[in-house]
Amino acid sequence: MSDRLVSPNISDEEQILEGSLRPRRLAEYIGQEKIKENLGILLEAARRRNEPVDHVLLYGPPGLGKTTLCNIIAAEMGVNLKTTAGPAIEHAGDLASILTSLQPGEVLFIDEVHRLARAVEERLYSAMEDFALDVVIGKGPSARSLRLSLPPFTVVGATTRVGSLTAPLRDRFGAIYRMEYYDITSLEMIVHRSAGILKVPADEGGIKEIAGRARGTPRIVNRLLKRVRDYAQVRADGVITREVANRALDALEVDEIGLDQTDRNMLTTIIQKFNGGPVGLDTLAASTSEDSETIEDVYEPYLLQLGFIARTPRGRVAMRAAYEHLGLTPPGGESGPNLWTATP
Ligand SMILES: Nc1ncnc2c1ncn2[C@@H]1O[C@H](COP(=O)(O)OP(=O)(O)OP(=O)(O)O)[C@@H](O)[C@H]1O
Repeated sequence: MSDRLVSPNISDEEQILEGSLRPRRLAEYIGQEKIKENLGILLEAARRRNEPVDHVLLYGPPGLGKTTLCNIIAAEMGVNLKTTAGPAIEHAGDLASILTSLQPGEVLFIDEVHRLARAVEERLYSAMEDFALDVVIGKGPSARSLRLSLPPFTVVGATTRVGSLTAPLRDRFGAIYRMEYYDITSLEMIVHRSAGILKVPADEGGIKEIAGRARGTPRIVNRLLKRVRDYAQVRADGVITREVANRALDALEVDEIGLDQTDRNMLTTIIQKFNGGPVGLDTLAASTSEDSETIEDVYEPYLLQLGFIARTPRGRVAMRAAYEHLGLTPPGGESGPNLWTATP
């Protein structure tokens, strides 16, 4: 749900505010060290050869900084960025008009690249590989195909579902980076940086408290910071201390590890209604009134990462850690073995 405080999805209002908090250069980008290093080399090599950067695929849960990284790629190369999304390119003709408007070296960002229509995707293959576009002119027996050459450019694709990408499309990306949830130290640095930009006084304890409840996600850390700032201004003296952050986040029902009412509801549903699972995704969606795609893309990745749930061939199961977090007795009692063995 988009109004959920710890949802990694973005609201319209946030889209406007996010611009100011977005790092502009690779050196300002916090965390994701492995990606930063590899991307740094990719960019530097392309600059030295005076060529566009190879196509880049970024994948991982929402809110981890894929769009930010794409902006950085264009900025570091000193080129323009054009942005679109898989579902926005409905026909091959739409793709043709985007590609023919690109200037040499420009970056084309395709968000939700796994949602490209098949016919569009097929046209994209030759465009990415040979910088050529096959267009069909006319209809019926007089139709003929024409190959247009395009200036070299870079596609940066982003997706939350790399498994839904077809193999031929995946193979067109020369660099594939998997975005990881951020560690606490990186999140603290992001809160510190954002608090500085927003001119919100925050001490170390306050910063730690916000970082610890942000589910490893920069978008959420920034959102929590803004809500805690409101609380500090209205209910305290404006300074974000550990105590103020604690009170604010408790009032917002975000618990100490960043779970909210929806997560807890999902876990208790698996545990209490389905005896700990396994429960199929669609059944879980129907029982929690959430959409199954949202469960899969938004809630589940973090719960899997925490080891609170596992995916088994027969459905989702609740793990011992989830029982313990909710104060419930796991199957087999306090010291019994975990009932389920996780399969990735
Ligand atoms: N490494 C980072 N350092 C500092 N801030 C970051 C970093 N990554 C992301 N952010 C902040 O988090 C916000 C969300 O990032 P971004 O929009 O790039 O995420 P995303 O992965 O593209 O999300 P979505 O896929 O949902 O669009 C940005 O506005 C930025 O302020």
